[in-house]
Amino acid sequence: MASRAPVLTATDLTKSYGPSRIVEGFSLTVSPGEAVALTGRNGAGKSTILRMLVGAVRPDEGRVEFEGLRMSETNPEIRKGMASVIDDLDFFPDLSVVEHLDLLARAHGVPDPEAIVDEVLAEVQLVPQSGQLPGTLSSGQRRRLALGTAFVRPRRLLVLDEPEQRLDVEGVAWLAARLKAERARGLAIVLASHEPYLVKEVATRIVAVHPPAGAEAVADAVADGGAA
Ligand SMILES: Nc1ncnc2c1ncn2[C@@H]1O[C@H](COP(=O)(O)OP(=O)(O)OP(=O)(O)O)[C@@H](O)[C@H]1O
Repeated sequence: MASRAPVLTATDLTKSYGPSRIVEGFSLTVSPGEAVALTGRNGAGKSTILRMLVGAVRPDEGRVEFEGLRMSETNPEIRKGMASVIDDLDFFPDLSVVEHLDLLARAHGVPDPEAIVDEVLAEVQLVPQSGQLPGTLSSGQRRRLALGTAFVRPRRLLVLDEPEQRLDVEGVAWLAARLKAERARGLAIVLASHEPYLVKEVATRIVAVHPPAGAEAVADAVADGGAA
């Protein structure tokens, strides 16, 4: 039976950009088999929280741990266990779709990279485009490739920022089923989403993210050119 020790623990995260407090006192614990959906309006701070969770943005205060290790996106132990799709990936312009997936699988030491790459390629419906370069893909196909990179590598935690973006209806249904299956086999998932269907299908817990009290007043003062 899977261990129930938390995979991810965030404690009292706080982040400001200039005078604007974006996140204040955010805490979260995610265990294997849990899927936490962050919801909230545009600019509420969801992406900023996800970037702090994966170590891409350093919190001003607070702490993030992955399986008890202090979060660092360069720690090889953490990179082995955490897959994230936060922004559109910076694809290599001269590597094809299949070469991207193959590179990721091999870099992470997957035992049978060819088999997993073929499987994921079919699942994200990019078999006909497998030889194309990223610049020639449609925007939805680029999104599918970005998601595919997370599924060809080992993972115990998946962190996804609006993974539904630019997917068609069938793509969102596939994504919901895939994430449910990931959760069922013990993965921990944190996602930010504006897609109610995805949240309903996948999330075991919903966390509504709000900007800190007073944040909008500061933003207004800055927009007016005034000092708070
Ligand atoms: N690097 C940055 N510098 C300055 N401000 C930033 C930076 N990154 C984010 N912000 C601001 O922080 C706030 C929260 O942004 P964030 O991207 O976290 O929101 P979000 O909840 O993910 O929004 P959306 O639903 O639109 O994706 C916004 O007001 C944004 O302008």
